[in-house]
This record gives sequence, structure tokens and C-alpha cells, in this order.
Amino acid sequence: MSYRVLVTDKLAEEGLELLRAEPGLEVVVNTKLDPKALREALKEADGIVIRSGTQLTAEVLQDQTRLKVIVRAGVGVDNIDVPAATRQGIVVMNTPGGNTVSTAEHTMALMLALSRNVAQANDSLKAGRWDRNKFTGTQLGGKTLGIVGLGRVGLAVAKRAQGFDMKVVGFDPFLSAERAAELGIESISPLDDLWGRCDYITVHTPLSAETRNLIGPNELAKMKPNVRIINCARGGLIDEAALAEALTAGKIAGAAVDAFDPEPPPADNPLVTHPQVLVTPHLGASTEEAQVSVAVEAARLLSDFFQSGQIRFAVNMPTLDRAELDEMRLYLDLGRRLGMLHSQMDRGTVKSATVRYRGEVASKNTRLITASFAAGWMESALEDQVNLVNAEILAKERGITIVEEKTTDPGDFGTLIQTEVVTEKKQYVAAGTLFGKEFVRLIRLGPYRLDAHLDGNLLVFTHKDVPGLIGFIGTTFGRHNVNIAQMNVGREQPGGEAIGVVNLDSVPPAEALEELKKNPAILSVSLIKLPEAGAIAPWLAQ
Ligand SMILES: NC(=O)c1ccc[n+]([C@@H]2O[C@H](COP(=O)([O-])OP(=O)(O)OC[C@H]3O[C@@H](n4cnc5c(N)ncnc54)[C@H](O)[C@@H]3O)[C@@H](O)[C@H]2O)c1
Ligand SMILES: O=C(O)CC[C@@H](O)C(=O)O
Repeated sequence: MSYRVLVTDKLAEEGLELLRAEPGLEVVVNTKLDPKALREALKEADGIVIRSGTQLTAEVLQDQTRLKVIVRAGVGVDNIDVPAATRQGIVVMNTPGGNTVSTAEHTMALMLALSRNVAQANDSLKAGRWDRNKFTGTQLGGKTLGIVGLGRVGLAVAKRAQGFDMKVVGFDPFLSAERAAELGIESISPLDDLWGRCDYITVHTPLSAETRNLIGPNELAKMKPNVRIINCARGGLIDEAALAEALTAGKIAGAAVDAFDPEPPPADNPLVTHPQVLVTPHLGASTEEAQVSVAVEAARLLSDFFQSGQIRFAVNMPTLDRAELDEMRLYLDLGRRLGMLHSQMDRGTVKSATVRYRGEVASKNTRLITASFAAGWMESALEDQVNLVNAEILAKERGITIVEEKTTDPGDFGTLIQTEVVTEKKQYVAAGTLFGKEFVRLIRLGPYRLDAHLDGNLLVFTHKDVPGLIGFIGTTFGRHNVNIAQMNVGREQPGGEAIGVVNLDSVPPAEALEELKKNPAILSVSLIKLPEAGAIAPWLAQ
């Protein structure tokens, strides 16, 4: 049997050689395909190896019935529509770690070059000038570096910055303060407290809906005027126009940028053209060592896949046999939804997490359900596509152990999963059960019992148990044309504090939420977005 493998970005020769030496693999290298040609070429391919230059969009992947595997030589899979690939049964793998050191070193290179005006001084001297006074810089030693995102690259930057005698502070919802302290990093939470503390700020999070414009005009306004900002992660994490404006207005001192949105950036991109911004064309991972490392690893992943069916570093595929997956599907879905609920209830640094199983569910493979909870909890925050296979390991790496407790005593419900997350701010408790063979239900939030649907748009509000409040909520949403599908309230005693969960047919506008918050009887309002009823995780859908 012969498999055709397409390579559509520049891959180190060492990786190509490995692929070519593999019996049964036909390797086609073409780095000049436009989306239409790529789509056509994929119809004749069993596998593809890419870096960050190839966009595997839903359109490109649509109806690719021959394609079985995508291997990303690198970390970020944001140039692949992973849900679209998963839906089509295409395994997506990446090579995490292979370019971490190079990217951390590039971050340091940019930080140093920015501090010592290396690029400007180089241009000036080559243009025949000897401007020693103009390029007086600042030193890193003794300064405070703020790192947003303390994963692989963020931690590697922290270690190097400590070698330069910098004080390192940082924020990452998935690194416990204790683990950070062990690494000599002061954990700052909430993130808003970090901006005003730092002389240098560097971002190392994935780009997601939550992290887009992580640094915008409000955050820039809170920074010290001498601050220097570095982005060696993804364009889109920093509002490019706001950053350029803050530099021009002298509100901040400088910036260095390796990643843009889109790439390549248009010629009039405000950062590329700005005299105080040092730019490089996405070179973080562009070292001989990193490129060899990711290319060789990618080649090995691909040949193992075709030769023996092995799946490693898959970002969308659990190693679970079919029968077990079918039996567990609804429990896994409930675990994931509870995790997603927690991830949206609080942004504080996690101290501990516990999952309690009661009744029938306690006799199932609860490790898998706990992994599903962890995946739902972390899936919007991590660069890795979190799934059943990697969720608990990713949590552990961040100093978070998810404790499991179980009893087969059925209690009030036949089956119950109760989740508890303790952050430095407070303790959050939720519990869910299965209703029939199809439905998952939220039956407890904090100290309150209720019975709410665990899907779609949920408005959770704590309030004083006073007459007229339910009417007020209904009228407010009515005025904003938002339909209430279902409403539930829970309280400990009449007239005390209570909780309400409202299932909405659409996302309410911000003004509607503001109006609710102004009512003195309403104590807190959170909008939680969950998958629609019956929509299961891509990694459960295979
Ligand atoms: N410039 C390059 O060539 C290059 C090379 C490698 C990686 N990258 C990019 O660098 C980034 C980091 O890569 P990595 O391998 O360290 O990924 P990682 O998954 O190991 O780390 C990402 C970290 O960000 C944290 N995070 C997520 N949301 C956050 C938020 N709102 N606030 C604070 N922290 C948050 C996560 O908890 C995680 O610890 C990614 O965007 C990746 O694509 C760029
Ligand atoms: O392919 C590259 O050189 C960039 C890779 C980098 O952005 C990554 O996410 O691994």
C-alpha cells in the first residue's frame, strides 16, 4: 500500500529525508499552492505536513475524503480548522516543545535589541553617522518583566530573564501560585494588576476568542510610561492600532513584534511602519535547531501513523476504543459541560479542583469523566487542543491536581457529578445529573439547588430574594428582544440570597446585562456560553 504525503511549507531537509526513506510513502513538496490548488492537491493526498504558512480552512478541508492525517511541524494549530478536520475524521497532530527554546531566545533577543536600540543604531552607523548619544538604552537587570501566559515558551522566557537578574511576575490561570513561586515567579491575579507593575511585558498565550486584543487601549493606559512590550506569540493578542497610537503619544516606550494579524501584514500595518517598533517576520521558531527538531518529529509522527496506526501528540483524538466511548458518551458530555461552566465563572488563579461521583456513575470509568471535566475547563485557555488524552497531564504540568472522590450510594439522584473549584478568590461548586438517555441537567450551583438545562446561553445571577425580580428580568430581556427559553431559581430560605439561571435563545446585548447589574437586588451577573443541547465535543464525536 502506498500513501501520498504533501508538504506545503518549507520543511528542514532532515525531515524530508526521513519521509522519503520510508517505504510506501510518496512525498510531494509544493510550497506555492493557492487555496484552490491546495484543495485540489489534497484530494490526491493521504497526509499533509505543514508549518504556519499553510491555511487549512474549513473550505479547503471540506469533503477531503482521502486525507487521513495533518501534521503541524510546530505548536500553533490556529492555521488549521481543527473542528472541521475532526468532523471529517482527519487526525491532527503537532510537535509541541520542539521550538520552545528558540522562541524564548527570540523573545530575549527582541527584548535586548529593543532596550539597546540595536536596529536603529545599526541603520544609523551604516548610513555613515556616529550617533552615540542618541542611542542610550536601558538595562534589563533589576527591571520587572511581566509574562502573560506561563506555558512552555512563557516559562522558558522566565528562566532566561531570571538569568538577566530581572524580577519575573506573571499571570496564567492554569499555573498555580505555589508552582509559580517554586519557579521564582510572582503570580499576579487578576491580570489587571500586572500592567502597572512592569517595565517589560511579553505575551505567550494562544490566540483565542478570549485572548484576542488581550492588550488594548485600556490595558495600555494602565502601563508605566517606560514599559516595553514584546509579542513573539500570535498577532491579534495585542490591538495593533492601539499599540501604535500609545507609542506615538509617548504613553509607552517601545515594542517588538514577531507575529502579526494577518500574516504577512499589509505594507501600511501601523506597527511595521512605526519607527519605535522593532519587527521580525515570524522568526521565533526559525532556527536550524528548531526547524530540524520539528521536521524530524513531524516525519516520525507521520510515518508511525501510516506504518503502524500509532497516534501521538494528536490534538483531536482520544485513544479510546469505540465500545467504551459509546457507553460513556453522555457522562463525558456532562463532565465537559461542568468544566466549561467553571471556566467561565471565575478568572482567578486555581488552588484546587475536586470531582465527586455519587450513585451509578461512580461505578463507571470516572478517570475519563474527570479528564473530560478538565478538558472542558481548560479547552478555551490552552494552545494545545485539550482532549481526554491530554487534559489531566496539562493540568498536572500546571501544578493542578484534580482530586476524585466517589461513593456508589445513590443519595437523592440516581447519578450525580459534583465539581468544586477553589481559586484564590472563592470556592465554586456545581453539580449535574443525567435526565433520561439524552439530557444533562445542572442541579446545584453554589449552595443552591435548582434544575436548569446545561446548554446554550446561560445567564447566572445571584440576587436578594425579593418580589418582582423575575418580572424585571423578563421585561428587561423582552425589551432587548431576547427570548427566555427557561428560568430557574434556587434559594436556601425565603427572603435570603438566591440564585437564578436563565436559558436564553440568543446572546443578550451588553446593555441588557448592564441594566440588570444596576438593579440593587441583583448581586452578580455572569453570562455562560455552553454548546447547544446534544452538541458533543469534537473529540467525542468520532
Ligand atoms: N513566534 C513563533 O514562531 C512561535 C513559536 C512557538 C510558539 N508560538 C506561539 O507562542 C504561544 C505560546 O506557545 P506555548 O508552546 O508556550 O503554548 P502553551 O500551551 O504551552 O502555553 C500557553 C499558555 O497560555 C496560558 N493562557 C491561556 N489563556 C490565557 C489568558 N487569558 N491569560 C494568561 N494566560 C493564558 C495557558 O494556560 C498556557 O499555560 C502560542 O501562541 C504559540 O502559537 C510562536
Ligand atoms: O512554522 C513556524 O516557523 C512558526 C511556528 C510557530 O508559530 C508555532 O506555533 O510553532
